Amino acid sequence: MLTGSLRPAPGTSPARALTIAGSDSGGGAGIQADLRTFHCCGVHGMSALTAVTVQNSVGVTGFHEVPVDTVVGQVEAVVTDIGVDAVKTGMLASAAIIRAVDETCGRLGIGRGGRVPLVVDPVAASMHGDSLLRENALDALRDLFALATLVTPNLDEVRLLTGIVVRDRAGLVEAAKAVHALGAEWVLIKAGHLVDDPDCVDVLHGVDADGEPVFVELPGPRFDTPHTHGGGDTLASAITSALARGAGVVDAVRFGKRYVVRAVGESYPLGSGVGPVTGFWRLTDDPV
Ligand SMILES: Nc1ncnc2c1ncn2[C@@H]1O[C@H](COP(=O)(O)OP(=O)(O)O)[C@@H](O)[C@H]1O
Ligand SMILES: Cc1ncc(COP(=O)(O)O)c(N)n1
Repeated sequence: MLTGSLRPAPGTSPARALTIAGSDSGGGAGIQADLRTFHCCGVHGMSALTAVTVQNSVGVTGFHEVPVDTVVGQVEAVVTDIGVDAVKTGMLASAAIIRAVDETCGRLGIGRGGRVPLVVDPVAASMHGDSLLRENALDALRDLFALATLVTPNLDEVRLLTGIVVRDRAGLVEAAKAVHALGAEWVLIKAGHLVDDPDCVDVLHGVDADGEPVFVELPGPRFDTPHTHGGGDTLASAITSALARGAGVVDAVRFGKRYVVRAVGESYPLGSGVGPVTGFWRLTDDPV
């Protein structure tokens, strides 16, 4: 469990989390969702921008990659001065950026074998189906899993990474095993796209200290709303926040699921397409 107040005591430094991800100009997903979630979870958020997308509520019409040196420079700048307690990756855009992030994180003690947990959200496309990853980048993304404390694919990403088409809950377990075999310590298969399942049961899979396989089902209600933009980013960022605050993976994922259920439950319409999930429910009505 996460214990204690989520709000750091005045004057004390909060836990620190870094997102390595793309910008969503519409503000629903990407780095904007990550920083918002870190803040709402009482964590100081930092960002290494990988790409600028041209995006709104109806789709992504293009993106521009940040030069590899600048991506690496951002990570090094914050880690060597401010320090970091957990790292999350989102849209990494190209094989060159993925390989550079892999090398940089490994060198700085981020990810498996290091001090700092690494959550890899293997973003390949937006929910509108627009690509956010160059075509030849899948091998690099799979290779990055070896460094990941946790990977969090949705069902489209499961199909891209493993070829498995998930149709039911049994398929989620099969997918979890197949993605785990790619090398991550833990895998969370997100069931948002399993629209016939009324309960949205995500499945977490890893191996315990005795080498025994662990499967944890994370049920949540399925809300009847189209407005789920940024749901995956928000879930992974909430998990990263909990890890930054010292939680173990299973507790961090349980926290993230509770957080995203509230965030989807109170999502709102925006523009003429798909609206975002939100952390507004964390706000109080205290007068300023
Ligand atoms: N309509 C919904 N109601 C409740 N939870 C949802 C809904 N859609 C997605 N979720 C949850 O939001 C999180 C993100 O899931 P998903 O939509 O599969 O990922 P992504 O945003 O990466 O495509 C998961 O925990 C999933 O179960
Ligand atoms: C920059 C960026 N990163 C991630 C997503 C995925 O979010 P979603 O699946 O809700 O479209 C996105 N649309 N844009």
